[in-house]
Amino acid sequence: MRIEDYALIGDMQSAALVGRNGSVDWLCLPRFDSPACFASLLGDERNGHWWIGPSGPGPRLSSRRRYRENTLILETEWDTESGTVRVTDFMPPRQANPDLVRIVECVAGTVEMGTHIRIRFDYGRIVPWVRRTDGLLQAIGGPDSVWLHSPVPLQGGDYAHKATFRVSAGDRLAFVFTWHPSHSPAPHQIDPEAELAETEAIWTEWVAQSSTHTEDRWRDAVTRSLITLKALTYAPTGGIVAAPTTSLPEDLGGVRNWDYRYCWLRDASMTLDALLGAGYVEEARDWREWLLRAIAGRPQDLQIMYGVAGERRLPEMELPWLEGYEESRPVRLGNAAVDQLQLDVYGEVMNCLYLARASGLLAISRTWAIQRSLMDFLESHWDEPDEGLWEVRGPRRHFVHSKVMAWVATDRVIRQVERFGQHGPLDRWRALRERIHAEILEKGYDPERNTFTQSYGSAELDASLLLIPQTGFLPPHDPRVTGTIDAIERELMADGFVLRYPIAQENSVDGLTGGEGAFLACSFWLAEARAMVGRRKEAVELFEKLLSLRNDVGLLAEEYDPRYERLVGNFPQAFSHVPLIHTAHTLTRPGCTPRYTEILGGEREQEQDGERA
Ligand SMILES: OC[C@H]1O[C@H](O[C@H]2O[C@H](CO)[C@@H](O)[C@H](O)[C@H]2O)[C@H](O)[C@@H](O)[C@@H]1O
Repeated sequence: MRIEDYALIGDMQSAALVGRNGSVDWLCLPRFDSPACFASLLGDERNGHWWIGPSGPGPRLSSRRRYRENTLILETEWDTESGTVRVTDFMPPRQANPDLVRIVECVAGTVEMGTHIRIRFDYGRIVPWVRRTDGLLQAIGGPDSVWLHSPVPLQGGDYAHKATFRVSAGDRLAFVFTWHPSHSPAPHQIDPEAELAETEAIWTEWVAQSSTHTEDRWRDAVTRSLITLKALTYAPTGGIVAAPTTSLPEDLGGVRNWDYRYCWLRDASMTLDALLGAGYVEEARDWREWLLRAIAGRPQDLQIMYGVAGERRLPEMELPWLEGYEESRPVRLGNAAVDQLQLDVYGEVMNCLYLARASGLLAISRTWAIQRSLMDFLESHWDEPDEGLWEVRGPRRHFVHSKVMAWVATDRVIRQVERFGQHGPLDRWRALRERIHAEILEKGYDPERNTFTQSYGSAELDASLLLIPQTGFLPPHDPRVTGTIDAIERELMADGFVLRYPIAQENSVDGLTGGEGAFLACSFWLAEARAMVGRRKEAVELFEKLLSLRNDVGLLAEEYDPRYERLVGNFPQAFSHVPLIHTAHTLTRPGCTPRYTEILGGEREQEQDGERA
């Protein structure tokens, strides 16, 4: 299956990927970052999967699929010679144990169906003991246990279970797969039809709260992105994962395979910025609570990422028994970026907390105390080299984006004092803000080429510089900003997409072998930057080109590889859906998001370069 052949279902504690062939090929339980019990995504069927689909002659891939409107409930349909069948897949937002529900429904005629389930705990490695208890199939291995309620008799063999069955118009058969700790008594059995109704109500009510202002033609894309971001939140703690997968490659067959099932302060802050722009303040409150718990302690111990409950140790390791997605090895767990210094996260966190406050989230004194101690740390470390937002594995540098975000951090705490009367060393912070600003203009800007550069003194460009107009560091129309946009368009684009940074043969920046696709966020940033400097027509063109890369159910991976015309990288990726939402808002009515009203000076008139596209 290609990455774009998958759809996401989830319960805001974990998520599954369902292929267009009806196979669940990825599912980690009980949390996003738990070991997978279906891991064929990163290997093959021997590593665990659960297929349901027509078994007779005819297409293996579905004829069509969609999410039920404004929900995360997936409906996959096959037209066969004898009839049409639908499989409805969902994970009910959790009460006790995680459940995966699959309802087979014959829409017309008669269809021969099949199912094949191979449960493998610990990312495809543990073959469980399986037994039948009270009409259920129970699989046990180590700490994990799953119970499967099957409405049709399953036959065991070759350490898997299968069945064939026939459905006729009007038939509905529900399969329920429930995880629970292996030491606990049997889990409570849910009523799948009642859970379906309840799950639908939860999602549609959540979507109804949105105050997003988007042109009609982009509304579905924005709504699907919002639902996807919400699905990546971890409900018990308020943490937000960057993506629900590990090791989907940025370079097919290559080594750029990372585990994204963690909470990056950068990705999470940006996600909340997007949710706040659509009126979702509750998620910001939950995340603020998560943040306060996760980073509690000494400011110098702040990490750039944590586990979903705030875990600090995320050691990177490899899973050699998995051959990797299309042989992209190694498959990694954990992420060594956890130990990096990335100064931009201070800016992203302060920006997010400021916007949340300005959006009506009440102040709590603990937050301001933490912000002040983070500022103490930043004041004495902002001028150090770091690994930057791209988490390079080469030597540290003075990345310009990191410095701009240190300016943002300082600017936002100053605003919090000025606007909300919070106490802080205003004069000292104002002087710091000036100093950072002046240094960036002196060392991070090349007057001859009229562009900001990737790092102090380098000739290279970097797509993160496209974020400058969104920060308030300089007005969007400043010639140094427009010059940077022009330079990136000239020098950092391939096949119509923006690259993160140049990847040369002898790559000294990121310290990795191989190339990568186009990191999608960067092209959205260009679309938004164009919109902000009044180049609306070109902004819309690029935005719609990016929208066309979404798969049939509206999802984006981290990157797109124009060589193969395929999505690559972890999937679906918050970092791609966030700028999709921002760009749609900016192109529609920027004045309605806190980012504009609070930072960029209220309702802004967008200059038009001709007709509305
Ligand atoms: O490019 C090398 C790095 O790639 C990953 O980082 C990227 O994903 C992060 C999560 O979305 C994002 O915050 C970061 O900006 C991206 O560069 C990976 O996690 C790193 O370990 C790796 O060095």
